Amino acid sequence: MSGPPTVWALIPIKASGEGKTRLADALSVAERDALVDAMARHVAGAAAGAERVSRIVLAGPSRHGLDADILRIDDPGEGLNAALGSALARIARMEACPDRLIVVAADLPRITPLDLNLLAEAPAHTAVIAPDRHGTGTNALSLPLPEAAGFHFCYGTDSAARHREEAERLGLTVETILSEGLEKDIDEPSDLVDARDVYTIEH
Ligand SMILES: Nc1nc2c(ncn2[C@@H]2O[C@H](COP(=O)(O)OP(=O)(O)OP(=O)(O)O)[C@@H](O)[C@H]2O)c(=O)[nH]1
Ligand SMILES: O=C(O)[C@H](O)COP(=O)(O)O
Repeated sequence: MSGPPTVWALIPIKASGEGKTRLADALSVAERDALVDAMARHVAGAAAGAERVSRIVLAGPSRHGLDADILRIDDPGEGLNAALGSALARIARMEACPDRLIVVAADLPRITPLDLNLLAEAPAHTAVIAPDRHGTGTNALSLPLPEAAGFHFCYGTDSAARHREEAERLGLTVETILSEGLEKDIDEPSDLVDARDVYTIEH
């Protein structure tokens, strides 16, 4: 018998200077960049602290100051769905391909290692969707491999429902996970209160 399933975390993140444009009315470009980097450090730190996650992979053009030993997969420059599709295809072809891939947004300042462990511990043949606070967007996805190697990412309007349909198309069981750490992404200025533990606004 082999050991427990191997699980990797894939964190998509836009290029430095390009993220969190919806916060432009509240934060300068430099402040947005500092926030993006602080949240990326927090999410990568939570993944590093999750005992069920054995490897962290970034999908995007910049490292955001994260450890040099984190694998980075480049971005074709055609948006989030294309970036994740290309990273998933690359990972699925690797000899060390994990049994499960958790795709987790880089803008979750309240995520904990426990959240990542729960996403990692999904039953076989099961996809897990972590919606945002509105119940419509997707903040994390846990996908079994190789069954979900051809998963088409559907970030955009109503992505939680669309990701459910896509997982069902692949014949997977679908579960939803709700937690404070997974729900609270930072999209709008009114969300910034949830980032206060990782980033201080000094004006
Ligand atoms: N690699 C990559 N990551 C992306 C891309 N678009 C979004 N992301 C990341 O996906 C996650 C969720 O995206 P959003 O919440 O829309 O964040 P954002 O694009 O920085 O915010 P806005 O500019 O306000 O839309 C964040 O971690 C983003 O950095 C993309 O085109 N390529
Ligand atoms: O599909 C989604 O969840 C969003 O379009 C991408 O994430 P956001 O809600 O953080 O922008």
